Amino acid sequence: MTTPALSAENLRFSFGGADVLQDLSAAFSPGRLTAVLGPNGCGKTTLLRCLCGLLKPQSGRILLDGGSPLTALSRKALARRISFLPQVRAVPDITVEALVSHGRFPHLGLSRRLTNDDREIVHQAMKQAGVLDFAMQRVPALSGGERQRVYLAMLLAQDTGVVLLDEPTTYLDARHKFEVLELLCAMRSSGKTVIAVLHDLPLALRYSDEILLLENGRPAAAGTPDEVYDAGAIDRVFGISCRRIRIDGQTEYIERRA
Ligand SMILES: Nc1ncnc2c1ncn2[C@@H]1O[C@H](COP(=O)(O)OP(=O)(O)OP(=O)(O)O)[C@@H](O)[C@H]1O
Repeated sequence: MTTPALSAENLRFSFGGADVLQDLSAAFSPGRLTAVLGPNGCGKTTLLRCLCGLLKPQSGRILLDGGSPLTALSRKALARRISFLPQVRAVPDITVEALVSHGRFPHLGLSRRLTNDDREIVHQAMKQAGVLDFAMQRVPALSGGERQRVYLAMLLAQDTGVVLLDEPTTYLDARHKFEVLELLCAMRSSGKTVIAVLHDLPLALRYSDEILLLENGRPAAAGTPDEVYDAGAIDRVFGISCRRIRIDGQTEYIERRA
């Protein structure tokens, strides 16, 4: 069995005494795209923030490569291993290229200067995320969707083995949603461990390798999209009627009111 790149063991997290995550265990393997799903307020963002070290669980532990606890790493060392795209982000008044370059900061030496290799990585990241055309524009001047892709480019430039994304398709139009999911698939195909909170169920079930379905801070189901769907967990947890269909030789999912 592959050693998970990231694993959570018996996590408990509470805000001011109210448990948000309860005895939560999960393992995330390299080369897999996991969608974290669940109703509003079930603890998805809190889990991601624990997984990247921004929040410290009251009990349980998080391990990298099945061995070193997250807490043993410095902030900079952690940023070389795990990147995180939060749901709410600052909008600094700098150019797109400058923002994407921030992704390289954890990798810079004492001089804090970008090398030619760093610049090439930044260029490739902007190309892959489709933001090269506005590289010299200032971030506040972009639309929500354009900005979203710029943050994805920054994540690509950070080039970590584990990539966490909180609702990366927010603000995106239909075509760009597909493109972002395809970008995440390309990241996992290159061996990265990609974990994304997604609210778009059809998109999540269609593109992910694994689903972690949360309910009230605990896993309600985990497995491949087929396994989670076949167990009826999606319908039960969301109170909807999700259907798997075949269109043009491809498995797709549609969500309907129960
Ligand atoms: N800083 C905070 N202080 C107190 N309670 C919080 C804080 N952040 C989140 N919570 C609570 O923790 C619970 C889980 O929140 P979280 O943001 O993890 O849920 P979520 O599943 O990501 O929700 P959504 O789908 O709406 O984004 C919610 O009840 C929320 O009100």
